[in-house]
Amino acid sequence: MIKYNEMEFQTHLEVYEPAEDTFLFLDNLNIKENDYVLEIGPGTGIISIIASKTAENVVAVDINPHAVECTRKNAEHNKAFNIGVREGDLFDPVKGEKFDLILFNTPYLPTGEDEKVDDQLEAAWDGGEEGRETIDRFLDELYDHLKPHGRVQMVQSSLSDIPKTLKRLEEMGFEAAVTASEHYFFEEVVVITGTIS
Ligand SMILES: C[S@@+](CC[C@H](N)C(=O)[O-])C[C@H]1O[C@@H](n2cnc3c(N)ncnc32)[C@H](O)[C@@H]1O
Repeated sequence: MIKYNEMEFQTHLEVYEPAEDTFLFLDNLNIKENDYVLEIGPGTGIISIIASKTAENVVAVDINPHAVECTRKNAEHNKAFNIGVREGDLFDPVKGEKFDLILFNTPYLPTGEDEKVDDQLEAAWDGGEEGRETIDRFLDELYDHLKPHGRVQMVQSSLSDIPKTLKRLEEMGFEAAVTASEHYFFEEVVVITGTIS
């Protein structure tokens, strides 16, 4: 169990426990009152639940069934009744839907075949050989799930090529920038914010 802003969140051995990147993201969220928000990868649900206190509605999608369960329980415990939690890969469970804001603290660590572990928790950090496997699949589908002038906020690390993400967003028509960053041990972790211009 962890506490944040007088709220309590249950954790689970196979669900990403809120860490420095989570708190950097939480400190730099830009949620507006009427936003219809999608969070990919809620883990314990902490970001979706905090976002739901400002936003109109939140949909949270995780590929890890334990994270789905954890997010549901934590949403109920914190009386966040405007969150819908769905299980699946990236945008699969929200086909055809468009959002004002999409959030994702991505699995951004370069991970070789010999570093893989057989556990649901792996989806939290395993970014494939270059750390970009999920980031690039997310960017491929992002634009089609945003309303006009929609926004994205995502977290990644200097280990998984931040300039490439910015370039891809700009090529799609976003104004994008690093809006927060923090140095941890061997990497820079950043929040990237983009708006369709
Ligand atoms: C770094 S954790 C972030 C968890 C939480 N948002 C936080 O900040 O504490 C990444 C989350 O994304 C989920 N995830 C990874 N790949 C995914 C995918 N393809 N589709 C949906 N969720 C995914 C993981 O299961 C994990 O819960």
